Amino acid sequence: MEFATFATRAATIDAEPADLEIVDHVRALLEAAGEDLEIVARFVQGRVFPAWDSTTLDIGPRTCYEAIARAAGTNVDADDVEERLADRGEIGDVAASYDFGGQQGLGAFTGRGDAGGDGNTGSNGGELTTREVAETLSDLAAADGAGSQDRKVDLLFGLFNRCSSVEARYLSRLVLSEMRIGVGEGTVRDAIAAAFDVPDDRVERALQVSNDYGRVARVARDAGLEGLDAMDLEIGRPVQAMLAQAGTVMGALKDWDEAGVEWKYDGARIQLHHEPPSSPGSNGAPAGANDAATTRIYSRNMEDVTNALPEVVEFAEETLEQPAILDGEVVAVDDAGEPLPFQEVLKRFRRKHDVAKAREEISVRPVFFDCLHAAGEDLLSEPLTRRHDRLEQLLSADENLDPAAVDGLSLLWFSDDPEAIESIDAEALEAGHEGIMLKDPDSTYSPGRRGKHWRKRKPDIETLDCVVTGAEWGEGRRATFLGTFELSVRDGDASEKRGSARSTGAPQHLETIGKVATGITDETLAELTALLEPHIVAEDGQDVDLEPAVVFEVGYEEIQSSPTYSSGYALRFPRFVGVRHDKDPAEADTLERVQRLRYGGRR
Ligand SMILES: Nc1ncnc2c1ncn2[C@@H]1O[C@H](COP(=O)(O)OP(=O)(O)OP(=O)(O)O)[C@@H](O)[C@H]1O
Repeated sequence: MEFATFATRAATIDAEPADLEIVDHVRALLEAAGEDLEIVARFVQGRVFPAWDSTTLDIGPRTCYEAIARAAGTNVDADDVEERLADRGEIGDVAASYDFGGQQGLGAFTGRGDAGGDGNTGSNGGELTTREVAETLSDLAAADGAGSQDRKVDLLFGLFNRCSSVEARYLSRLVLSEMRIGVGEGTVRDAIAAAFDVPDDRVERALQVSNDYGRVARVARDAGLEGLDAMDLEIGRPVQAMLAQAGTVMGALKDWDEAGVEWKYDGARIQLHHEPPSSPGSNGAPAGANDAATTRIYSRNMEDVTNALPEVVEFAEETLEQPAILDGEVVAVDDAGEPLPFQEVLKRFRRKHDVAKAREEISVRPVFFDCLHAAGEDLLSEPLTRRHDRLEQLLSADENLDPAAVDGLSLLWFSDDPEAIESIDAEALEAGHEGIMLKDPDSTYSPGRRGKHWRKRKPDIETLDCVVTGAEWGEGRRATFLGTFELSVRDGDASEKRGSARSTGAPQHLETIGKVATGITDETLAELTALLEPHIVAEDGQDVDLEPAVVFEVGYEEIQSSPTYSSGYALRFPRFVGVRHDKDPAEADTLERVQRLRYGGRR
């Protein structure tokens, strides 16, 4: 397809506000693309390479300005281009404002590296095609090492020098990843379905497994529905990660019979693609086809991060005996294997140099929570429960092994009981993780989707200031700390209530509303113990009564009616936020506020 045809249609789409019309224009473009269909399906989205391919052009804006300036004439330089950009605000507009094509004598490149050839360098070099643009941009992406920046400018210049105004507009936007003509992934999906008469849900599935709009368009055209349905995941081609929405335990339990609950690891997302050395029967490969294991690791944006994470490669090589695509998190750990904060994993994650040295300083380990492909079988449309079973089988050679002992496996619990989920949350925090994830056990894996099937439990927005009226001495290494703090709120009219907090001599009546034990580090526990110990008025075994003196700010997920506490209410998932040193108990929150929060919306 001539690049001018593409650019003219792109301009029409750019000016079109109606979504349906845009789909129709993209359909027409795909139908007319001929041999260049794959390229056109990518270009129209502003992509040069397939979505799974992390190759980048690696062109800074300045390189592009220089190429534009050179094609625009001897009296234009990159600064002029930049000035026009400041004026016009958009690179396409700037590129379209120059008159290109008069620089035959200056450049010896057509963009395909045929320097010194037939002198085909100017606008007289014939019509530019989308294929020529794609191939030149691939050469440009491959340019590496000394002199590569000059080579990139040369190649780009060769292209701009053959551009009309409308071509220059869309070439510059393509090169700088600023296409922005309103064509999203859904538009291309619908256009492929309309152009080649295939159902859009099947196009969608093919897109999910291949992550390649160009290829899906070609298969839809050349092999129809059958071809699309035959497209599968491929080891070495990352798919988009399934994402989570913010949610609550109570919300999840309303929507699902029971919730899948996992620890939320505080690391970086990884997708592991592993192919063991081939043996007869593995993935249908003939013996000896692949003598060494192949392991690739991709980040959430499908960047290849394999070289930065040798521990993960070693883990895969030692553990996996079947071809697999696994979804998980890589976490930084200390010498005892305890998780370190997220910032630490970042020091390792995209590192390109001195990996061995960085590894000596910070270790990482993978934890996998999902399985997209196992031993030749794609699992995207299987329920979470089955995918997790397959994951466990892949990671554990011994099926009788307790899942908790399986290295690299994220445990998945199922529960419809908020108390049980609360204790998983407490354990997760205690073990140094971020909290919990809630997952619909029946849900399929939807690449790139931020649906309701995965929910990340977010810290609470609403907080209450509660008086600390009791506590318990801890156990084991925490025996010298007070923990599990009893919380109370003020009640202005205690005579009507059923009882009162254990504390007496309070400035006001206090009613218990819950206990908080989670979200508190050892360091903070030591500080809190020092703060509260002088206020102990009675002790009974591990339990202590405290005179009302200290106010905690506490987050929670929900307020519930409950017979357990004297206020008649309980906080679900209470979390310690901090000490309100600026408040004394007489200024703590009241039962009336609790009732308003419970019944009258959050105020
Ligand atoms: N058990 C788990 N299941 C799924 N994701 C997990 C799990 N543990 C940790 N995660 C991480 O949690 C991320 C989602 O939550 P979070 O909000 O913290 O991520 P984010 O990148 O900050 O935000 P967002 O995904 O909303 O852009 C996942 O992408 C994954 O990296």
